[in-house]
Amino acid sequence: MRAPIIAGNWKMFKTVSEAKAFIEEIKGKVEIEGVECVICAPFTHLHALVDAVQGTRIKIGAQNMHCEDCGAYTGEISGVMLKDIGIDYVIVGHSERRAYFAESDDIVNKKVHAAFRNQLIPIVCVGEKLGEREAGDTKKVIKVQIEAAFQGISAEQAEQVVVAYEPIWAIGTGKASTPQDANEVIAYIRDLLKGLYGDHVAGAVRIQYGGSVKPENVAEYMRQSDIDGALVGAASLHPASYIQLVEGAK
Ligand SMILES: O=C(CO)COP(=O)(O)O
Repeated sequence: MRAPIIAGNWKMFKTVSEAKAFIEEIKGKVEIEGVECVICAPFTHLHALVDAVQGTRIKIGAQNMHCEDCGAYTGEISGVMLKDIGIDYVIVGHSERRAYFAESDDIVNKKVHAAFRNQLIPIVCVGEKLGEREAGDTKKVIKVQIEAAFQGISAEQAEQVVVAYEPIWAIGTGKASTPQDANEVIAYIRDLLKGLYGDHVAGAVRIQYGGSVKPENVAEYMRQSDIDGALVGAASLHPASYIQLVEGAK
C-alpha cells in the first residue's frame, strides 16, 4: 500500500513571515492519517519552516540543491546543508530547472545520488514538452529521463524515490492532463521501474502527477490506479486550497 503524498512546490513565492503564517493556518488540518504532506519552499525559508512544523507530521522539502556536498560553487546549497537543518525531501530535475538552469539528465542523476548520500528523499520530476507529446514521443522522452535519473541507484534506494510526472505543457497553464492520460504515463513509469528493479520496487515507488492540480480535480487523479499523489504549484500557495488538496487525497 503506497501512502499518498501531496507536495506543494512554492517556487519563488512568499516571504518568510508569509510562509510561517501559512503553516500556522494548516497545522492540525492536514494531518490526515495515511496522507503525507510536504511543503517545498525557497532556501531562505527552510530553517524557519522546519521549526514551524515541529510536533506536526508536515515535512519540509527544498526545491533544488547542488550535486556536490561542498566546494567552490558560489551561490549554491548542498544536501549536507539541507540535512543539517532537518530537511526531509528535495525536488530534483523540475522542468523549470531543466529549462532555465540547464539541468541535464546527468546532473539530475548526480543530484539523486547526492540526496541519498545525505539521507534526503528525492522527488524526481520527469515530463514531456508539448511538441514531444504532439509528435507521439511522450513515452520515449519519459524512458530516457527515468533511466538516466535512476542510473547507479540501488533497489533499496529506488523504492524510496518519489517520482513526479509533470507534463510541461500542463504546468501553470490551467491545461491539466486528463486523469486517464496522466495515469497511462504513470503506469508506464511503473513498468519502466519494474524493468529496472522488479515488481517489489515498482510496486513501492510513489508516483505523483503535477500540472494544474487544484482542489476541484485532485480526487479524480487520486482515484486512478497508479497515481499516488500530486506535486502542486499555484494551488499549494493558499492555506485553504492546500488543506483541500490534502483532504482530496484521502
Ligand atoms: O510545476 C508544478 C509543480 O512542481 C505545477 O505547477 P502548477 O500546479 O502551478 O501547474
